[in-house]
Amino acid sequence: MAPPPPQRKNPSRGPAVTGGNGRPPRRMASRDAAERAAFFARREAAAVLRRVLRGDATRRSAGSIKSLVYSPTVRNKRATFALVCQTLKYLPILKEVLGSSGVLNSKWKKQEELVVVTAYDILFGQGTAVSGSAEQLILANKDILSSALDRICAKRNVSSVEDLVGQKTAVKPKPRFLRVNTLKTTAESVIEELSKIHMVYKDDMVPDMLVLPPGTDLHSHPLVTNGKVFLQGKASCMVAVALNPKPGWKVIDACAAPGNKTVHLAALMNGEGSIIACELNKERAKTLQHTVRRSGANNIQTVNGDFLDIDSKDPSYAEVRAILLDPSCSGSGISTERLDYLLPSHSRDDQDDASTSSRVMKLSAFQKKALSHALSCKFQFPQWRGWSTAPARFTRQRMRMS
Ligand SMILES: C[S@@+](CC[C@H](N)C(=O)[O-])C[C@H]1O[C@@H](n2cnc3c(N)ncnc32)[C@H](O)[C@@H]1O
Repeated sequence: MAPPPPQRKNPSRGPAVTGGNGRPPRRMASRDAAERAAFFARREAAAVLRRVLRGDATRRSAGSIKSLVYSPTVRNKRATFALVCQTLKYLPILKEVLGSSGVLNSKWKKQEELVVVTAYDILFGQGTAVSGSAEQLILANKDILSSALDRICAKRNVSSVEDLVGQKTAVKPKPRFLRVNTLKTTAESVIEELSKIHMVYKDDMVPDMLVLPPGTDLHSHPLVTNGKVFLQGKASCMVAVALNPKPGWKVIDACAAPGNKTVHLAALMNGEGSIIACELNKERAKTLQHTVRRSGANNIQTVNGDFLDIDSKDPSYAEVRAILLDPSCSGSGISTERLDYLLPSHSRDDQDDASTSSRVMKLSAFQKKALSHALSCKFQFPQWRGWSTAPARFTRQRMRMS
């Protein structure tokens, strides 16, 4: 998205009312840095929210909230993440307020996510926006929306909006885990750097994993942006460790994007040997490539294709010694970490409805297919092993094959 154009010379023509289409407004009344940042964050948040809600409604998730926000295309990650989470938290009440006040007319219905994010920001958040057409819409209707909100609170017999949304936020905070990328640095040097401002200690189970207090935000820290550390959860880090690949091995990462386990394998292999990282989805394959570049590993070949099409008799796979298989899953076992509890489907009483079951059945069928394909791969190398993670809806399984 291009930045807003330079400040106009004659501000007396009144405030600009464009920007609802995702483009910056032509005439902004005020363009200080904070407002520009907020303007863009609302649009980036709206785009993420659209994908999250569509994925939730169709049960075809394009990725977790975090992975969508922290994809390379989102610039203001911190503000966008906060806006998406907060808007989701307030979503039912925002929809009710916008619906009952008639603000969400047919014109704005097409940009519902932007209206909802903007309404959150102006009614409940930090938003002091004056530019952008969605902002103008909410500001012009602020009194009507506030009255609608008061009526809803009165009807539900609560004194504040917080009482209406409070239940959803009761989640125990988790520590911030990170993995040191030993291709670029050492755990000791990262500890030295981070301990200047954070409490940090080594995990007692996973090598090169560090633990920081819950809520520590390192997303834009230079250690993260330059690939010296990866913000990777503890369970995710256990997989490559369990596979235990040796330097010089040839390994397949069957379902690789966003690539956290791929680059972990590369670090454990000391950058020696080779990894074939296979990813079916074109967009996610780009994210995988970005992760690989950030890691500094030069022994990873990324392949945008179907793991099921890999023919183990092909000579290029002859020396494969291990397969890491981490197929798409329902996320049911990791919903809190994935922030799925914020999604509309989580609060509906439909966790076991037909569409959920059918989605889980499809995922389960793919997991079985992928696992049997991995097991059927008869590489020339006499000994090989693989690690498969296959979380199912009701039983989260981790299967070790040997
Ligand atoms: C759970 S994610 C993998 C996470 C990854 N291992 C990591 O730690 O960063 C599963 C990935 O498998 C991909 N995928 C699904 N079916 C596939 C197939 N048939 N071949 C290759 N990749 C596939 C999905 O697009 C998704 O990116």
